[in-house]
Amino acid sequence: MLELKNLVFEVPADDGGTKRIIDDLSLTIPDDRFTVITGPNGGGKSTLAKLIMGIEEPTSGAILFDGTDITGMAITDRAKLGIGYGFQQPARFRGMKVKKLLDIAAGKKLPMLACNEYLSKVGLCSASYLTREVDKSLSGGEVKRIEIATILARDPKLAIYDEPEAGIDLWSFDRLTETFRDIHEARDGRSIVIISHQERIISLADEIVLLQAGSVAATGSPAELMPQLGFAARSLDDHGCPLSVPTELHLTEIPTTC
Ligand SMILES: Nc1ncnc2c1ncn2[C@@H]1O[C@H](COP(=O)(O)OP(=O)(O)OP(=O)(O)O)[C@@H](O)[C@H]1O
Repeated sequence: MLELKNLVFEVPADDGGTKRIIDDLSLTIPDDRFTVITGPNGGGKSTLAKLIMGIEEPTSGAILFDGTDITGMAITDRAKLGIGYGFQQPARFRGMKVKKLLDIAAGKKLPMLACNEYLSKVGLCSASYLTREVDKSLSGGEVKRIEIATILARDPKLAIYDEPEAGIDLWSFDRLTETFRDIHEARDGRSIVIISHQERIISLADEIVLLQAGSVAATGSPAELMPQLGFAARSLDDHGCPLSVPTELHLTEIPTTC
């Protein structure tokens, strides 16, 4: 179980003061729970994920994982405890082959069959990618899907995915949604937190958390919250400029079939 207690994260502001990004946020994510965090751009979703992973340090408040206070713990130690994080914009590793990256994530040399399975879960063909380097030659959507495959291979107790849909084509997104649905249905005690703006991912949630201006504005099941989400998004606009419905997927890649 993950417990966030009165989390505050502030950064220096241009006027010499501070800007509060996460504002006294408390949230509990029980085991075996599929949580989707959604909300407007700049609401603090990625920052919250970085605080949980230890990439950023809270100004105040506490983070507990399975009862252990991990607030001051290093990223690697949090990873050892079983927290995995997929970045909104994943890193590339020049010189590192996809197969090696999957092995490192799993903590062992994976059989080819397992590699095929992890890559197929993100809509990639093993034969075309296992020997590729995770460098600039891969497209943004490919790197994103490879990173998701590494988290699947690591199989952490708590997996956090930051906008897994970003830059991913419609066909691969279908496969990814199926994968998340399978994880959801497996019900093996693991928790998954997905930061997403996509209706199809949001609809899979046990609980939706609407994050707005660094605070939890609402929580609820898809049935409770989804009808309000459009309304909630529009009410956030403070410039009198109506927010459009979130854009559908960007077709940045051709379909990948194997
Ligand atoms: N280190 C920092 N210094 C200054 N501002 C920051 C810093 N980190 C985050 N912010 C600001 O905090 C706000 C929240 O950023 P964050 O990336 O968490 O939003 P988000 O909800 O993930 O947005 P999106 O939906 O666009 O990904 C933004 O206005 C961002 O510019």
